[in-house]
Amino acid sequence: MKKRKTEKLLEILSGQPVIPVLRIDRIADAVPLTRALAKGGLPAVEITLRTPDALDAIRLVVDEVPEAIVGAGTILTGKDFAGAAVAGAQFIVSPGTTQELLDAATRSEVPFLPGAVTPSEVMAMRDEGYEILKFFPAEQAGGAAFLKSLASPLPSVRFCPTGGISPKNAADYLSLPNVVCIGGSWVAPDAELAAGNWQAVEELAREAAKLARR
Ligand SMILES: O=C(O)C(=O)C[C@H](O)[C@H](O)COP(=O)(O)O
Repeated sequence: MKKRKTEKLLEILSGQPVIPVLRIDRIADAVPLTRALAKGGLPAVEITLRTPDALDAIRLVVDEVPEAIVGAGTILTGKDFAGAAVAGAQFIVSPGTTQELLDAATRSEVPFLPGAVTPSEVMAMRDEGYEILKFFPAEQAGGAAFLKSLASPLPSVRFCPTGGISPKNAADYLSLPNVVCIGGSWVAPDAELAAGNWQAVEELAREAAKLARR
């Protein structure tokens, strides 16, 4: 089953260069926001469990925005994992990894993108059968140069770096052979969300969707 889940995850993540990382404070924003992102060319999104309504937002988008591919992020516990899966998340992302999360992922049909940074963490995930990993916090942990160095000893592992990535440094990551896609919140700025400026979000998504991968 792990192989099938990995294939599914790869299909989602390789479908677009940038996965928007969303913090939804107002549930009413969930549908117009994800619609605007999909319209701009970024249907796959990560809705983070950082706000009280995040699970409801996931449920709502799954029901009302069929063109969206909804992931759940900031998953820290087995309970978070199970809740996100029940809400309908199509992939699940965690900033790091714990045994509890690995166990929850094994029990679930939903593909898991676990976080890892150091060579030892990456090797531990590889031993668990995970070869597509989140690399967070990307810029602070050493950036594209660090990630590039991991490719030589660990060529089978590919990453979705997030944290501190913007249009300024996106190309540094997307040009690496071991990067599947990047994640970032810049396509959904707080100010545009607060103003309900969905046209601006759509434009940011359109620009991000044009970023070239290697
Ligand atoms: O907590 C998680 O599970 C995350 O997903 C972390 C986020 O990916 C980054 O916080 C996004 O970073 P910025 O683009 O710099 O805002």
